[in-house]
Amino acid sequence: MVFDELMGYQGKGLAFASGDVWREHRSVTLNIFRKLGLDENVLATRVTTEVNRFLGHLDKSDGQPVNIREMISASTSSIICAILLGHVFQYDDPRFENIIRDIQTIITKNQQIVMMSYFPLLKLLPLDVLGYKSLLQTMEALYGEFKLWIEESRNRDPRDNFIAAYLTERTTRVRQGQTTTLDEINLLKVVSDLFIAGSETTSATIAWFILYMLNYPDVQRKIVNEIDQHVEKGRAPTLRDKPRLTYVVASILETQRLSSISPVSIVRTCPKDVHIKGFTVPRGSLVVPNLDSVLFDKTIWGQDAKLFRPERFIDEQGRLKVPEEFVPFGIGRRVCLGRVMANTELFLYISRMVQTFEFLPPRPGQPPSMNYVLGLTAVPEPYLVRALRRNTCRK
Ligand code: HEM
Repeated sequence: MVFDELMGYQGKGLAFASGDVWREHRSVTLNIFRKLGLDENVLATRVTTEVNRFLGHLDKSDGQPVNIREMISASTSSIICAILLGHVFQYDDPRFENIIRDIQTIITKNQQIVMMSYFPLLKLLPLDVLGYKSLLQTMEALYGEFKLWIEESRNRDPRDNFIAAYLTERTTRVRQGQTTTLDEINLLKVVSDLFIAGSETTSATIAWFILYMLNYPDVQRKIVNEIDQHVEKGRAPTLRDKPRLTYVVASILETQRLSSISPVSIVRTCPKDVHIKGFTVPRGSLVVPNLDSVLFDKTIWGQDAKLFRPERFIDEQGRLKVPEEFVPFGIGRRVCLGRVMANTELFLYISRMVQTFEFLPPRPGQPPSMNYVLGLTAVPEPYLVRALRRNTCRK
């Protein structure tokens, strides 16, 4: 696959690996996440701290139009940086700014990558018309940074960050004479997989959410009412409030469904002949999981499947109802490894953002368009928004 080739170290790491390398890395990564407390509480504390910092920056815009996507992206990337490296960057640290810029180039400016995945010969076109070579350079710059992270994490406490924990786990396995695929090339690729998958996906979803709020002000009002009803003034929503904030959660699910940020997921290879509904998918075929076809299917979601309507996730008794066809994270053994992290981030950012600010278009009654850039993910085109602090005494 071209994207894996572009990333270098083909078949290594996690998201694009298979067989023993994938199995060992999926299980080691999940174990390290658990040891670092990322299955819930520690993660929630980290995210809450970062959300506070982000809101402080947003507040500085003083109700003037801002490009919120860039701010969100810096904020969510900072969380995954802290997990991988154990270091919290300032948003305006030039080193951090370079990383964010490179990641965004890889994610958004490479719509051609999708095309090249299907027609690999396109990458041989002269004069780098599709930008393949310049993307390779961006990727090299990123790996340069990730290599520094590995150096910086050597000999650090394994409880401090992901990279240190991985290096310790590798040493243990080697010392015990175990056969292992853990090595520094795989580590480099895993860091890159987690960083790319873990920063832009969540931030793109939050950017979509704000865009929907500008286009559907009634929904924004209902969300605020629900938060005000269930969360006392002066207190930020926490994960414990989630079961009571049904409409907030339904709006997040509807954002994920309708924005479908990963419309064709990750292209996989069929490991053996598979017979399904009278068809044979031969071993070695490329399989493109078209998540859009499920998330927009009118027979599942109704005739208004293309409309933003959070109520579709709420049953007659007012309880949350999530059909099994809700698959933004994929399904099966390769289902998104970061979905707990993503769900935690989405709830804590979104509930706190709407509790603290009213989001308005730059000009009254003229919401930005819902156009998007389709690269590796579907990300809204840059848009401006005004964030007005709500007229309450909340912190
Ligand atoms: C809203 C946010 C997110 C969405 C919509 C999303 C979606 C996806 C999808 C569709 C896949 C492919 C599943 C498949 O191949 O069938 C995937 C894989 C993956 N995601 Fe996410 N993701 C999100 C957030 C995250 C986060 C926060 C992380 C990490 C910290 C992450 C890490 C990964 C990894 C490592 C894989 C590859 C798993 C494997 O191949 O075993 N994702 N994600």
